[in-house]
Amino acid sequence: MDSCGADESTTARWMAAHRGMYERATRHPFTVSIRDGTVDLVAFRRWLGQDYMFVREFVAFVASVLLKCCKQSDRTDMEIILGGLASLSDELSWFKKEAAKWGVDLVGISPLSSNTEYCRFLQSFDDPEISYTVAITTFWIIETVYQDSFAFCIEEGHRTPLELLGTCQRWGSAEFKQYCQSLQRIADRCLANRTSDAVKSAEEAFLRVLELEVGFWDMSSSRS
Ligand SMILES: Cc1ncc(CN)c(N)n1
Repeated sequence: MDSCGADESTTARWMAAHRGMYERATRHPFTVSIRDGTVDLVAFRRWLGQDYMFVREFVAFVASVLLKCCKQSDRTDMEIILGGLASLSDELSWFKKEAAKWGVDLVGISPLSSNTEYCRFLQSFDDPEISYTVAITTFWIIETVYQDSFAFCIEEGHRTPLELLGTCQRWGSAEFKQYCQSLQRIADRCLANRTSDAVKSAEEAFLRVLELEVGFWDMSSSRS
């Protein structure tokens, strides 16, 4: 129970239980350096190119979540996930525009090892044995790490360079936050109906995403 007497959701419990790991992913030195204006632009360019490749793989991952959802035939979930998938088209165009602005060659780059590892994890969701609950939980936390990380870069007191504000607003906006909250509600609803083993698998996926996100930021800032 929380302080209002309502049951705390599963995802809220995990956030509290794994606070340290969550903060390592969402207050990483790379994004904190964006917020305090000391970001190394070589690292930013590396992140931009690598994330473009990640998002291309993420499209297939979201499509796999959508497929699992359709098999369960929940119309409202389907519309939210489909909206997310559709918005990735805009996101890819945005990456191309930014890459041109920052002089990043998207054709000539190859994925670095942390990116490859993360993409392999995303590809593993093609397996029909992986449940919709695990998939939607994974989708929610992937989006939430970006939402929280970039929202912090535009919160009061930030010194984010002007030319990076658009990037931070892309994931740090109130609209993106609402979208993440919709995904969280779906995940919590699914988790509420599952056996403890199924919930444990979803929690493992949640923790794996946090680990992979830290690896992705480390890679961007050349810490790995
Ligand atoms: C590595 C990573 N994680 C999450 C997101 C948000 N879709 C992203 N673009 N890149």
